[in-house]
This record gives sequence, structure tokens and C-alpha cells, in this order.
Amino acid sequence: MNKLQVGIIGASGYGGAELLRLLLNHNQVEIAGINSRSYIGKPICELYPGFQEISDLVFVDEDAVIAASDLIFASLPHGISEPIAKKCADANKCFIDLGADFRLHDEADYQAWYNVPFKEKALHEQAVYGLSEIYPEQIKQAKIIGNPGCYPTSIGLALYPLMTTNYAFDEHVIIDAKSGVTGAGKELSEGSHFPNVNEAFHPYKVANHRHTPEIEQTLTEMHKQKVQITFVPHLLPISRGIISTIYVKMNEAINFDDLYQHYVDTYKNHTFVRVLENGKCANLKYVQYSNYCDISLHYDTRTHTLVLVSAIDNMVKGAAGQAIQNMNLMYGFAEDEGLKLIPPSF
Ligand SMILES: NC(=O)C1=CN([C@@H]2O[C@H](COP(=O)(O)OP(=O)(O)OC[C@H]3O[C@@H](n4cnc5c(N)ncnc54)[C@H](OP(=O)(O)O)[C@@H]3O)[C@@H](O)[C@H]2O)C=CC1
Ligand SMILES: CC(=O)N[C@@H](CCC(=O)OP(=O)(O)O)C(=O)O
Repeated sequence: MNKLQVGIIGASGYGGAELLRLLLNHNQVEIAGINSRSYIGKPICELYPGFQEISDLVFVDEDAVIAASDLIFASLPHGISEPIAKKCADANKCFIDLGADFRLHDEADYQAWYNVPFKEKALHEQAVYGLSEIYPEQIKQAKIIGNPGCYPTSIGLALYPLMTTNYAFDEHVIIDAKSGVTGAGKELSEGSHFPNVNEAFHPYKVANHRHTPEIEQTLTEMHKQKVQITFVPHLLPISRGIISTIYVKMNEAINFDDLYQHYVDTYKNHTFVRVLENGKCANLKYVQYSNYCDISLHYDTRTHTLVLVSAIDNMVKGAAGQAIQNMNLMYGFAEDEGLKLIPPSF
């Protein structure tokens, strides 16, 4: 059978290179082309030596990638993907955006947090938010996917079972999250410079991060009532991983065992979400390099506060892995094809 031809635009960046690493192990696809602006004509292994003797792909221009592919992934800074999505739509090709261009439904939110308007308004009406476990039916029908942000993935999956129960809780949720430095992409900056990150640990964009409206959009849709968050990300001095600690004040005492069981039941048929045994705590060590999201539940009986801890690899479940999971749903491949990645043990 002919394999699906896939292309990667922005393959010189971390998200694009991670897509390539995973797609090369996918049995149903062939890489039709990879693109970068800065490395046209150069082989991938010149930039990332790990691909030596594995891939001889050479960077080509964007139009060549689109022409050769049935499905195009883009992993670019926000604000650049919409015209590429338009070219793909005009050529009747599918498009998965790892950036933020197609995540927010409300243009006013996008304008407020990203300082640009929607460029291709009609495409936004077709685009589906690709949180794989929550919107599989819409994803199967989609031709344009806005792949969720890394923090919103860890938080949306952790809160979904609660948002769909009848437990009464304070709809102002506090979220304290930590990310490894690959979350900032490959561009060098003062903030990601080794001496500034090593042996350091600090919050950033306190209660003012661009993922705030995306998380609120998802939680409000799930809960069918407005949910607000105070979201504080932190920079961890490690390469990969996100851990989100989420505090929800319950309006009254709850039966924690029942809620825990509801989480287990919600995700029992979802390979990539692991609800940890009661009493265990999620740890990003055990999700790194994998597409798993580990969730642990804790309950402070004194203050009736539910504490959820959610861990993912930002580059895999938070970006390239979830994008491939969405492709698998769109094309009817096994959901875990290309994603059977076992996390490290130590
Ligand atoms: N890193 C992460 O954990 C996650 C990242 N994302 C999102 O994925 C997208 C890519 O992130 P990441 O891979 O980390 O970023 P990188 O900075 O590592 O890579 C960015 C890529 O975009 C290309 N690029 C940069 N500027 C332009 C431009 N003006 N026009 C065209 N191409 C350009 C670069 O290619 P070149 O300069 O070679 O042309 C490079 O390939 C972002 O939107 C990010 O928010 C999503 C989830 C998680
Ligand atoms: C550590 C770090 O800088 N993290 C990035 C995470 C966001 C990201 O990478 O992009 P997405 O919106 O596509 O998920 C940040 O805070 O902007």
C-alpha cells in the first residue's frame, strides 16, 4: 500500500526535528520533504548529527514540501502558519500546526495575546483544536488542526474528568507549572543561556502567559461554564518535561475515592494518559521522550482542595507526539503508531 507522504515545514527547529525523529519510525508514512529558510540545500545531519546514517533528507523550500506531501506539519513561530495553511487548503492537503495560529477560537483573544489579527478567517472556522483524547471525533474529520500548546495539554488532560462531573468547585483554578528549557525553542537568548538557567529556578510571565486564554477556552468548553485560571509557569534547569500542579478548591467535602475512580474510568481506554495509583505522584522523569501524560490526584481534606499533578514531555505529548497522534486519528492509523516510546527508568 502507498504510504502517506508527509512534509515538515520548520524542520530545523526543535519541534520540527522532533517530528522527524518520530516520523522516521512510523510504518504508515514516508517523509516527502523537510523545510527551513536558513538551511536550504543542507542535509539534516549537518544541523542535527543524530540523524547521521539514518536520514539523508536535505532541506528544501516550503512550496516543494507542500507539492510533495499529502499532509503538512508546520512548526514555526506563531503568526506564520496561516498563509501556509491556505496554500495547503487550496491544494486540498491536510495541515497540522504545532504553533499557536489555530488554537484560539476567538479572534479578539488572539489579537489581545498575540498582537495580530487572524489572517485567514475562513480557515479558522474549519480548524479543530487537537487535544487528542478529548476531541477525537472532530479530529478524525479535520483537515486543519491547531495542535495544543504544551502547558495547555498537560492542564487540559488533568482537569477534563473533573470538568465533566457534578462536583461543585470554585471556578477560579490556580495552576503552577514548570517547563524544561526546550520549551523556549532553539533560538539562543539571555533567558536560556546556560549560566542563567543552570542551578537557577524562577517563575516567568507570572499570571500573564499567552497560554492563559487557551487553557481557559478549553476548560470553559469542557465545563460548559466560564472557568478562570491564575497560571504561573516556571523555567526548570533541565532540557525536557513539563509538570503542572493544579489546585482546585472544592465547595464542600468530597468522596475522594469516587472522584479518583472517575479519573481511572475516564482514561481507561486511552493509551497515553496514565492515572497513577492512589498515593503516587507524577514525575516528569517517567514521561520524558514518551507520549504519555501521567496524572496523579491528591486531596487536602483540611481545606477541601483537590491537587492534580500532570507530567508530560513538552516536545512529545506537548508538541510532535500529539501532532502524530492527531495524524493517526485523521488517517485511521492505530493511535499509537510511531509513538510506542518507553520512558527512561532512571
Ligand atoms: N518547544 C516546545 O516545547 C513546543 C513548541 N511549540 C510551538 O512550535 C513552534 C515551533 O517551536 P520550536 O520548534 O520550539 O521553535 P524553534 O525556534 O526551535 O524553531 C522554529 C522554526 O521556525 C523557523 N522559523 C523561524 N522564524 C521564521 C520565519 N520568520 N519564517 C519562517 N520560518 C521561521 C526556523 O527555521 P529557520 O530559521 O531554519 O528557517 C525553525 O525551523 C512554535 O510555535 C512553538 O510555540 C509547541 C509546543 C511545544
Ligand atoms: C520554557 C518556555 O519558554 N516555554 C514556552 C512554552 C510555549 C511553547 O513552546 O510553545 P507553545 O505555545 O507552542 O506550546 C513559553 O513559555 O513560551
